[in-house]
Amino acid sequence: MSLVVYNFLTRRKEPFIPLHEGRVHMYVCGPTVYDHAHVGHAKLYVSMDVIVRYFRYRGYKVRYVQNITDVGHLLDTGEDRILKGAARERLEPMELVEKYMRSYFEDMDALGVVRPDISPRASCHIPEMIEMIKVLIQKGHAYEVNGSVYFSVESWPEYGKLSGRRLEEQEEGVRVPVREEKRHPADFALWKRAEPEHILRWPSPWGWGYPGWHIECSVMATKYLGQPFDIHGGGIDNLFPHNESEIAQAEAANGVPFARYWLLTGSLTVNGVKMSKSLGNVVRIKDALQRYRPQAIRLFILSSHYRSPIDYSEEAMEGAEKGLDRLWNTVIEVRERLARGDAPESAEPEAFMEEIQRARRAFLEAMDDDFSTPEALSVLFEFSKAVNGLLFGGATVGRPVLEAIDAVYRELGGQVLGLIPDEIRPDVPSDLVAGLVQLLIELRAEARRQRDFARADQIRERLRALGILLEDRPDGTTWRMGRAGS
Ligand SMILES: Nc1ncnc2c1ncn2[C@@H]1O[C@H](COP(=O)(O)OP(=O)(O)OP(=O)(O)O)[C@@H](O)[C@H]1O
Ligand SMILES: [Zn+2]
Repeated sequence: MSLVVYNFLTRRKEPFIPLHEGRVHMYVCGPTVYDHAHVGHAKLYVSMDVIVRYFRYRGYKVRYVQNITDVGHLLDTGEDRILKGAARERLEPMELVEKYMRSYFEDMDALGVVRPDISPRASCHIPEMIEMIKVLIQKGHAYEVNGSVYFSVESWPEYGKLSGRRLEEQEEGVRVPVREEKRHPADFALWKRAEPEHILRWPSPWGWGYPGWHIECSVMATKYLGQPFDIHGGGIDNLFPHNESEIAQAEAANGVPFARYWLLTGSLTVNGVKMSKSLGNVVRIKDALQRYRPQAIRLFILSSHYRSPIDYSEEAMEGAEKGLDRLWNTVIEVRERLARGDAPESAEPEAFMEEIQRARRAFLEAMDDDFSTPEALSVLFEFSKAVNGLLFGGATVGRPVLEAIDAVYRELGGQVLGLIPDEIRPDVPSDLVAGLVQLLIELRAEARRQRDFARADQIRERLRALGILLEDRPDGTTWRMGRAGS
C-alpha cells in the first residue's frame, strides 16, 4: 500500500515519495498572533495535525515547522495587524504577541493538536530575511525604491504556477501610494520602509523598515527544512498572493524548487461565508470549548475532507457531540469489560479477529488516499456497530478479542485521529455531584426571586467554569456537562 496525496502544485493525486526515505519535512503557515484563534484556525491546524499524526503512525520521522507571524502581516488598510492589536489593547507589540501566542497554544493543546517541532517567530529571523532579499536584488529579481524593496514578478516567469493566476489578472486591490512605487502592479513588498512612529522596525541596508509578510515563510521553511523540502501546508485562502509569493522568492533566490507537495485545506465557513476576523463572524476556540468537548470539535472538522470547505453551525456541532457519544460508549463498554477481568483467555470468536483486521486495513486504505478522514471515520463507526453486535449478541467474548478491539480504538481513534483518549472520563457525574448541582440551581432560583441577579450569575459562571452548563427553560432550569473528557 502506498500513500497518495493531492498535490495542489500539479492539481493531481500523486504517490508520496519523501526526499529522504523515512523522513517527512513539513511546513505549515502559522497564525498571526494579534487576537484569540477562531474555529476557522482549528480547521486548518486540526487537519494538519492528523496528517502529521498519520505520517508518524506509518513510521515516518516528521519534522513539523509552523511559524508564528508577529510582524509584517498587513490588513487591507495597510495597517500592521500586530500594531493595530497593540493599539487596541494598549500593549507593547511584543506583549500582545506573547499574550496571543500563549492563547493560541493553550487552544491547540486543548484541542489535542500536537505541538510543532519548531515554532519559529518571524521577528527572530529578520537577518535571514535581509540576506534573502539581498540575493534577490543581486539576481535582478527585486529592486529598491525609497527604502522599500519589491519583488519583480515580471523577472520570474513562473509567478502564478501554484494559483494558476496570470499576471494580467493580478492588478486588483493594490493601494495607490504603493502602486506608484512599483514597476508592475503585482510586484509585492519584500521590505517596507518604516516611519519613526512605526514601532516594529529594524535596520537594514535600505534603512529602517520591516519585512513583507511572504518572505518570512520562504526563509523559515528553508532554514529549518532545507530546500527543496517535502510538504507545504496551509489554508486555501492564502494561496494567492501569500503561497505563490513564498515559492517565487525561495526559488528565485536559491535556484532550486521550494516545496515538493502542496497540501491546502478548504475554509471553514458560517452560513457559507468564510469565518474571518475581518468579517466579524468568528467563534473563538475558547468559546466553542465552553460548549463542546474538544474531541467533538475534532470530529466535526474531520467529518469533512481536509480539502473541502465545512460549514460551522450549532446543529453540526450537536451532531458531532452525538457521534462522539456513540463512539465513546462502545469504547467504554469494551474497557469496562477488560477492567472487570472476567473475560476468558480464548481468542473467541475467531471470526471477529478477522473483522478487526479488515477494519484496520480499510482505515489505512482511507487514510492512504489523501488522508480521507470522512472515510476513515465511517470505517470506525461501522466497526463500532459490529463491536456492539458482538458485545450484546450473547456470545462469549475472549480477552484477546477485547484487547484487539481496544487497540484499534487507541491507535486509530486515539493516536491518529485524536478522538479517543486513553482515559475517557465518564461524563455522567456521580449522584453526589448531581445533588450538589441541583442544590445550586435551587439557590440560584431563590437569588433570582430576590432580584439578586449578581449572585445568580455568579453561580451560573462558576458552574460553567467547571464545565457544567445551565439552561433556563420555561419549565425550570436544566443542566448538562459541556466539557467532559477535557
Ligand atoms: N475560516 C478559515 N478556515 C480555514 N482556515 C483558516 C480560516 N481562517 C484562517 N485560516 C487559516 O489560518 C491560518 C492563519 O491565519 P492568520 O492568523 O494569518 O489569519 P488572519 O487572516 O489573521 O485571520 P482572519 O482571516 O480571521 O482575519 C492561515 O493559513 C489561514 O489559511
Ligand atoms: Zn506562510
